[in-house]
Amino acid sequence: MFQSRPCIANYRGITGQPKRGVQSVGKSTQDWIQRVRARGRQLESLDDQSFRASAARCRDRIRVRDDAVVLDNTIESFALTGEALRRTTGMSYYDVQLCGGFVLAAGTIAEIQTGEGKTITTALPTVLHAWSGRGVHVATTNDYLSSRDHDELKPVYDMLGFSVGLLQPQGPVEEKIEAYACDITYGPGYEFGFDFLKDQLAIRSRHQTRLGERFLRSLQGIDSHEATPAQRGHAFAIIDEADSVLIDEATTPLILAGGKSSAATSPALYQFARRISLDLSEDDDYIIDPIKRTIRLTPDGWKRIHQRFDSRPPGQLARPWSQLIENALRAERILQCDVDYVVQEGQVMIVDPNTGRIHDERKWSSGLHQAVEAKEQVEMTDENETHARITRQRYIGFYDGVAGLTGTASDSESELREFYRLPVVRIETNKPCVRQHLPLRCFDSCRNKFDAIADDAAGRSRRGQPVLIGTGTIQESKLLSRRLSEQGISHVVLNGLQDDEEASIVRRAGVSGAVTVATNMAGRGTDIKPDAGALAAGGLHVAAASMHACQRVDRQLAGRAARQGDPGSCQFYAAADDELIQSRGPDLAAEMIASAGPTGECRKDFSVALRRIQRQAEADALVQRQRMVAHDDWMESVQSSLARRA
Ligand SMILES: Nc1ncnc2c1ncn2[C@@H]1O[C@H](COP(=O)(O)OP(=O)(O)OP(=O)(O)O)[C@@H](O)[C@H]1O
Repeated sequence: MFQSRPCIANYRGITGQPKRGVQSVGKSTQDWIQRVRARGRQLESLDDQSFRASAARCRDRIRVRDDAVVLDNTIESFALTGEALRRTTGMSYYDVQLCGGFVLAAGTIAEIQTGEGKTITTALPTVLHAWSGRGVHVATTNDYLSSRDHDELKPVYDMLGFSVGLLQPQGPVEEKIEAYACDITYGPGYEFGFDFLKDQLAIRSRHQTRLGERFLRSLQGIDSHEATPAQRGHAFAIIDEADSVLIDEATTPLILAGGKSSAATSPALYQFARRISLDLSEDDDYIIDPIKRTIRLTPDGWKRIHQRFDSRPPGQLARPWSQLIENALRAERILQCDVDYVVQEGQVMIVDPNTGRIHDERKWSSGLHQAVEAKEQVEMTDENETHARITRQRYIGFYDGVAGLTGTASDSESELREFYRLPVVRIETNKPCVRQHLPLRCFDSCRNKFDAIADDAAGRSRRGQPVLIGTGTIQESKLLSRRLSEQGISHVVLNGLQDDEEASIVRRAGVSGAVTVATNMAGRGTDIKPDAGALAAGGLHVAAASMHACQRVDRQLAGRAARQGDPGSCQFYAAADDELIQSRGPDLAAEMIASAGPTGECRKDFSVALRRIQRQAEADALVQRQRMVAHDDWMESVQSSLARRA
């Protein structure tokens, strides 16, 4: 798709051109590692002042815009980064981390298993590309991780003489400009995209302001940042949790909206639509597609809603009446509180299904958000006007170089190659992973499943083993928490609703005997360190309360246990009334009910059937992304042909 991006992945045989299949790093890297280590030993003997002077010399050599020169200084740069890491944190890079750094520097996706130390590995390519002075963007999947990684690595960058910025989501433009002016900028992936859109609007508004007016305003010092783009270019991006940022989040475009839309309708009309929708009946008047999560009116339903509308229209229509009704039905019948959204302080806030995070800045479009507000009887907000939109796939294409890391890339190898021209390279683990995967347990109902999870957690906790119970939704986390409380099991909940700080909950989750119930907020990127008592009791145990529609998300959750060669275990649970099974595998649900026993022991083919369901869901999501990208390409070509004609 992005033929224009120069591919620097062909560096010294470490990686090849983006070819099919997952590559592995071979023995050819050993020589490099020895050279980095030898240079590192020389640097180790320097005092801080001489060490900083070596870093400054490296900067002077590389401060050019030529990829070849940047890459020719890899050994020096990696040795400097390794030494800065040792001096500031006491850690030394493992050989496999240096390998990971090499393939990342060359512009690939490195598949580095969970818990292998991706955070510090990111510093290697970041520093190498930051020497050029063109700015490196380090993106991750949420603001907790970007702030954590920024704080952890800032001393390393400081020692090497780099400035580092952190993007505060929705922060003021002055702060954004400052953060982007730094050599290295950390932030959530979506924030970089939104800032790009805001910059485009700023540039557009500058073109629309007359030159004389602009000059006068600048003389008066008014709104000096009003039309100043925050980003200063797109030289190199390093994306942590790359499959989350580039695939899961990339199913919908980034949309910048604000102001009142011309299609906004009076609040009374949303309420009226809701009342009518409550009188309609499924199958006769509307049909629900549980897989696509859509609603379609039948001809009878269509007739009925128009009869009702003719009788008493409470306001002027700015969008089709049927759409208002479909939105009301979707809000009522499909979107669930504590699953798809939460209501906090009188506001409807969307929950990200992949990360479990609550986003107060996001809104559903085309009147759906208002339909949910009408359902929840909260104050109605205005529908917003769309100002700008971009797909992640297109935004990433603006970077001259891109690299990414994740523990779960190989499943998405073809998509990463097709949409982003990024090959996947698998890096070995430092120590063998000894995670124990316990057999799937299946139940006839969620109620029995929750009881079994609570019993198991209680037993493990008593033996001193910490347990992380991963839930698919906030609702599930609340139900499990209630069940644990009923059994007198002390536990902590992490689902975005609690007041406790996320970082401190994660810190306590590895204490011997601790029980933590968490949504996907803790399922990716979090580093739960088991203490000595916990390790002696078998390390962290992960109980996955239900399976996600995407297997990568499940693998990430399991990856919270048994990191860095530590002991640990995981077990998945399923129930016939789990939403994924209900919507996509009714036959499997029936078999589960028929064969479920009290211990949850189940037939081996149930795991295979569940994996098949996940594969179907993943294929559907891929089709959605392919359609979105094709539509985006089409819009782009229409716009450029209109621009050519104008
Ligand atoms: N070279 C090293 N020496 C000592 N400890 C290390 C080293 N590399 C990583 N670690 C430790 O390993 C733990 C896991 O690191 P980190 O969270 O970066 O892993 P990760 O690969 O990002 O995991 P995930 O895929 O779950 O995000 C951290 O506690 C980190 O301090």
